[in-house]
Amino acid sequence: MAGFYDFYDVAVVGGGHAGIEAALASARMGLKTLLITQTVDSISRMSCNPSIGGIAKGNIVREIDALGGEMGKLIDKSMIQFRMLNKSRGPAVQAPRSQADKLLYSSLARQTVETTPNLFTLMDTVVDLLTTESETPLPPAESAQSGQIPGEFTEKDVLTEAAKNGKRQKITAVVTERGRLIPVRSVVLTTGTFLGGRIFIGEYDAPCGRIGEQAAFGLTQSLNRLGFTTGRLKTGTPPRILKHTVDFSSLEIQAGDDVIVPFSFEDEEVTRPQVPCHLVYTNAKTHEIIRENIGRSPLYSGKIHGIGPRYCPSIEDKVMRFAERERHQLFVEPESLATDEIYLNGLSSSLPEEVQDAFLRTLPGFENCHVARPGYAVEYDYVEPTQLFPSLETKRVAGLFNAGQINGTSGYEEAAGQGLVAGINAALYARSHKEKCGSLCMAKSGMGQVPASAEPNAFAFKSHFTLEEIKHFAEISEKETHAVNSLLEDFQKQQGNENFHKIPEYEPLILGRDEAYIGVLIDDLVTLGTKEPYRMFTARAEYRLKLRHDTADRRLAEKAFKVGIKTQAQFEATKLKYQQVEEATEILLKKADAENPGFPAIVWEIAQEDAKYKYYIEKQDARVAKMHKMEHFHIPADFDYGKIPALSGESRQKLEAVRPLTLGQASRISGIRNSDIMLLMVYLK
Ligand SMILES: Cc1cc2nc3c(=O)[nH]c(=O)nc-3n(C[C@H](O)[C@H](O)[C@H](O)COP(=O)(O)OP(=O)(O)OC[C@H]3O[C@@H](n4cnc5c(N)ncnc54)[C@H](O)[C@@H]3O)c2cc1C
Ligand SMILES: NC(=O)c1ccc[n+]([C@@H]2O[C@H](COP(=O)([O-])OP(=O)(O)OC[C@H]3O[C@@H](n4cnc5c(N)ncnc54)[C@H](O)[C@@H]3O)[C@@H](O)[C@H]2O)c1
Repeated sequence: MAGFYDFYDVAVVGGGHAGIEAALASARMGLKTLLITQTVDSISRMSCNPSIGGIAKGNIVREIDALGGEMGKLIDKSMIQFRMLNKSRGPAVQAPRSQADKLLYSSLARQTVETTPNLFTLMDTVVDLLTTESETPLPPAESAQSGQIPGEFTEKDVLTEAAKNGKRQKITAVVTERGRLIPVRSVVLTTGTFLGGRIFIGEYDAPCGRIGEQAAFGLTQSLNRLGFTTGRLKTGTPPRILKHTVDFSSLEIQAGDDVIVPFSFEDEEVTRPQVPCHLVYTNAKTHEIIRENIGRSPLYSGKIHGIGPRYCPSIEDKVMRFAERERHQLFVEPESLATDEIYLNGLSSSLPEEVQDAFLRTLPGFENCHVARPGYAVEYDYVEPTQLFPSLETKRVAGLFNAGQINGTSGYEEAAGQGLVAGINAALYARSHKEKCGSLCMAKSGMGQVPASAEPNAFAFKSHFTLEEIKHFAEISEKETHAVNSLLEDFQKQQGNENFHKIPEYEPLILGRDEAYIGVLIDDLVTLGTKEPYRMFTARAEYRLKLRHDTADRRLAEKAFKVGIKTQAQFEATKLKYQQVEEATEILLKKADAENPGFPAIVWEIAQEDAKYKYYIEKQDARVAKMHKMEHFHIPADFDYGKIPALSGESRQKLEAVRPLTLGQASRISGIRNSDIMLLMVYLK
């Protein structure tokens, strides 16, 4: 049986965009890593649009690359059209965007994952997380969001003892649906739209994570048992059409740029076949069909309770909410060079299939189109993100990290950025755990009470549990927890290590709002929380002049080197590049139209932007320096807000709910006023 109950430093649950970044980062940092995903055939699958990048998202991809992640390299190898968006506007809002051959993208990702040393894949579904109680108290009022989240589970009876005792827990093992019990040091959850997933197309609805793929059940109940607040969100996707059934002759062609800027700082150039996109518009007839059938949309009939993405509305939402608009622009995008499917960007819908067919055929060129996959909506569970530290580690459970759509975000890039940070921090935690807590050992055969079986009267995971079934699951979980924890604790004691219940300390990687869009994203999530799918915009970043896509390596290379994901040689090369940029900027500041005396083209281009915006950048730097003083002023995790009598009850509750780590983070909690921050400063000094 050796191997079946093996143990790992880091387990990553889910092989989507967040999951592969987390797993690759951890393995590259030298930790023995297991990527457990429902099916390895869908690693890094693009659920929706076949593109990577775009406004603000493109910057995130370049940051991922600078920090040692994979997304930039994958898209450089699989792109089929490139455009620099906002070329006519300032550098702060320009962004690269590429159409992807989504099949190639996914298979390249799988190949990278499967061939990376220290990284192992396992096709299974994680149903439970086992923890032990630690000696550290839980930050008080940790889940004050309770009672405000749509679809929230509030049963307190089934909580673990540690959750009831108000102690922080510490992850010890994961359990899979087929009954594997795997001891681990840390875990990253990246479950996307699959937890409790449900698909909606008109009157049809069924359990589903993504069309044709099973939803994942059990883990949400496990998270609730550990004391986490979960809620429901929704997202949607357009229909896919077979290209040969569309007449392209009347459609406007949208070609890509001639110059391709690679996403990866390590790719000097990208040479790939380029194919065009097309433009088409909805019309009065399209809108009429949608309006006539709006009552059959699950969004409008009240079947869907989860909140959908505000900034990427379905076509039924656009037609109903913006009734004055006569037409909506759609992009017709190829999905892959190897298939005939095309994607209609802007036409997300969950109306019945016959209605989708009817309104599609009102589009010029689409009169005889064949829908190969209907548009649909998916509703899924997410974990309210104010329950996380800025490292993406959960406050309740040490060693447990969440990343991607499970945190309430939407988008491949947002997911990947979080996955990378969570993976790096899970690896740093595991490193420290290894040092402080000693070795792990395998669980023994027969310890697992799951497997779930489909046999009558056997315990089975399903979309709706009765309270009795949830309690039964809790009993199984208690037994497994006891068995695996005793084994691990005894094993460590035999080696003279008494730290089983202690949480190992480590210095996490936390990105500032002035350092990366990924920093803005995570700070927004953990400070403000979200009750609707969150996506990134340039407007969310107050220091966007510093967050240009072309200088992500300047901001992040040193951090990547320090955590051990990039080599010294890679860091030195970036240092040298920016020394040259400084020299070139000096020349340009003296003479704005100077000729390039021989610097590499990219160095000269960055210097030109730096010189042109020097005054604004300096002003922004001064603001950053001022903010930094306050930003980094540390607030102890157990700070007693009750000892500030002048603090209003509402502000105290909010501060206790989020438990900000710094004054900067405190100042961004919605509803916290400058006067509250002044008060805090007095008491913290
Ligand atoms: C219908 C739809 C439309 C969308 N539209 C867009 C869009 O147009 N553009 C965009 O940018 N984003 C879109 N999104 C969102 C985008 O797909 C996600 O934001 C992104 O894929 C999230 O990445 P992730 O890694 O968090 O999760 P996912 O990519 O969803 O990956 C999660 C992975 O985890 C696995 N998994 C889940 N639970 C378990 C478990 N318990 N055990 C083992 N494995 C598990 C799943 O099988 C899956 O492989 C859409 C999503 C859907 C479903
Ligand atoms: N369906 C969902 O639930 C959901 C949720 C979140 C995001 N999304 C998707 O996320 C993606 C990213 O959103 P976005 O609107 O910022 O990105 P985008 O890259 O699709 O669009 C950004 C801008 O790029 C331009 N653009 C779009 N498609 C283009 C094309 N084919 N060729 C050239 N230029 C094009 C447009 O001017 C657009 O305003 C979208 O495709 C959207 O469908 C979907």
